[in-house]
Amino acid sequence: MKIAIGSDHGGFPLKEMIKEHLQQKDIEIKDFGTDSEASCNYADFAEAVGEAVVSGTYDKGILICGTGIGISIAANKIPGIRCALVGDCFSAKATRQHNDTNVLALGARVIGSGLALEIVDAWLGTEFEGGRHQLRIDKITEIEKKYCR
Ligand SMILES: O=C(CO)[C@H](O)[C@H](O)COP(=O)(O)O
Repeated sequence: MKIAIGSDHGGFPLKEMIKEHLQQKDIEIKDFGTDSEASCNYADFAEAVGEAVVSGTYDKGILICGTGIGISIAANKIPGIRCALVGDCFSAKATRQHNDTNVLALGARVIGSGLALEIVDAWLGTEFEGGRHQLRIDKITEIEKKYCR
């Protein structure tokens, strides 16, 4: 599995922890920045990671900002990206099983690093269930086709 990761300054320390955590599991990870705690703009990293996932170059993406909100809003503007802001392990699993999310967003100023790593593991380790959930995702895709030009 190939993972694209990115954050703004608010998410930078947690991004570094997640990278180390996944590298220890021999998961291939590409860091799209940022590379310090200097102030920057979360939309730039949401776009870079979202593009890497929607193009098929990377299987999934992980995005982190202070709340996880801005970076998830920005990622979800890219057609084909289904990004969920997650703060608990139940939702991490459910959003893979039901929503087939391809990008996970985390709020580094909201949750602790221990929980964040558990959420990452739960999200990466859970498969999409298909069936009735695919029909619902198809409806999301129809909305994208209608409004994204
Ligand atoms: O959470 C965020 C967006 O949703 C950002 O990380 C946050 O807005 C950055 O704030 P500041 O520039 O004050 O560090």
